[in-house]
Amino acid sequence: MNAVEVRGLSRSFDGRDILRDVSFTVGHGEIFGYLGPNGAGKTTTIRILLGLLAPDTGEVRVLGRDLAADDDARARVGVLFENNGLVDRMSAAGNLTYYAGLYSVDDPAERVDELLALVGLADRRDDPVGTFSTGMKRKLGIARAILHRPEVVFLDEPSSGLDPGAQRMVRDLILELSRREEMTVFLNSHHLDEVQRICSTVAILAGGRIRAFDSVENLTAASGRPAVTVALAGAGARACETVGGLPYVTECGVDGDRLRCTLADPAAIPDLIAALVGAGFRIEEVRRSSRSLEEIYIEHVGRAEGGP
Ligand SMILES: Nc1ncnc2c1ncn2[C@@H]1O[C@H](COP(=O)(O)OP(=O)(O)OP(=O)(O)O)[C@@H](O)[C@H]1O
Repeated sequence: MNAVEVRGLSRSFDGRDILRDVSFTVGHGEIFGYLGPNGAGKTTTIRILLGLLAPDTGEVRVLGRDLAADDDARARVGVLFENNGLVDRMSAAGNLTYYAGLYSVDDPAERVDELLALVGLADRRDDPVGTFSTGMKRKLGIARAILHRPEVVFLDEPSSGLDPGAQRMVRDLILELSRREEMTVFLNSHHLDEVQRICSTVAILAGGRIRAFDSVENLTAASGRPAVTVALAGAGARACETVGGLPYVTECGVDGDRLRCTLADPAAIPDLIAALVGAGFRIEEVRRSSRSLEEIYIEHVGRAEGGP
C-alpha cells in the first residue's frame, strides 16, 4: 500500500477544469515533490487529499483511507499551509502545547521540548511568535504540523518567502524529519533546486494534467541524453562550428567560455576533447552534466502551455 494514492482525479471550479484525470502515488517514507506553475492545482490536490474538498471524479487515498470520512486516519496526517497555523500572541512553547492538547499527544511537555530543540527554537521558547522572523515562524509551523507524529505530512510551499539561509534550514529540517521520524513528506514547491536536492520522486502538474511522474534520478539522468560541459581557456564562440557537425554531437551551445554539448554516445567524450584540442582550443575543465530539474520542468510546462 502506498502512503498516498490519487487515481483519475478531476475537479473544476466555476466551469474551469483545474485537475483533469490526475493520477500518481507516493510510497511510504518518500519525500515527494509536487510541482507546477501558479494556479496549477497543487493546493487543490492537497485539499482533496485531506478531505477538505470533494473531487468531481476520481479517488484519493491517504494511508489507504478516505480522510473525508475517517477521523482516525486524519489523526495520522499533518499539514502545513502557508499561514503556519500559529497564534502570534502566544509563545512558541505555548503554541505547541496548545496543539499538543488538541491532538491529545501522550507526552506533551517532552514532545514540545523535543520539537523546539529539533527546529532550533529552544532558546526562544517563551517569546511570543509575533516577534519571530518569517523563517522562525515557518520552522515552528513545521513543528506544529508534526507534533502528533503523523505518518504523512503535507507541506504547502514551506520555503516561500524565506531567504536562502532560512530555505536551507527548512530543507535540512525536512530531511531530518524524514530520517528521524520516518515520515512520508508531500511537498508542494516552486523551489526546483530544493526539490532536486531533497525529493526522491516528483510529479509535474500543468494544464490540469500530470506531465511527468518519476524519480528525480530518472528524470534528471544523463544516460538518456548524455551531456558534457567544457570550460575553455578563452572565448568559445567558434567551438560549435568545430564540433557541432560531428556525428556523435546532437546539440551544441556556447555561453562565453563554456561549451555545452549533448552527445549521442557517452563514450564519445574523449573524441570530443580530441577534436577540440586538434582545432587549437585549450581546455580547462570537462564535466559530465545531467539535466537539471529546472530544465525538465520548463520543458514539460512549456509543452503543456502549447496544448491540453
Ligand atoms: N474554492 C475555489 N473556488 C474557485 N476557484 C478556486 C478555488 N480554489 C482554487 N481555485 C482556483 O483553482 C486554481 C488552482 O488553485 P491552487 O491554489 O490549487 O493552485 P496552486 O497550484 O496551489 O497554485 P500556487 O502555486 O499559486 O499556490 C486557481 O485558478 C484558483 O483560483
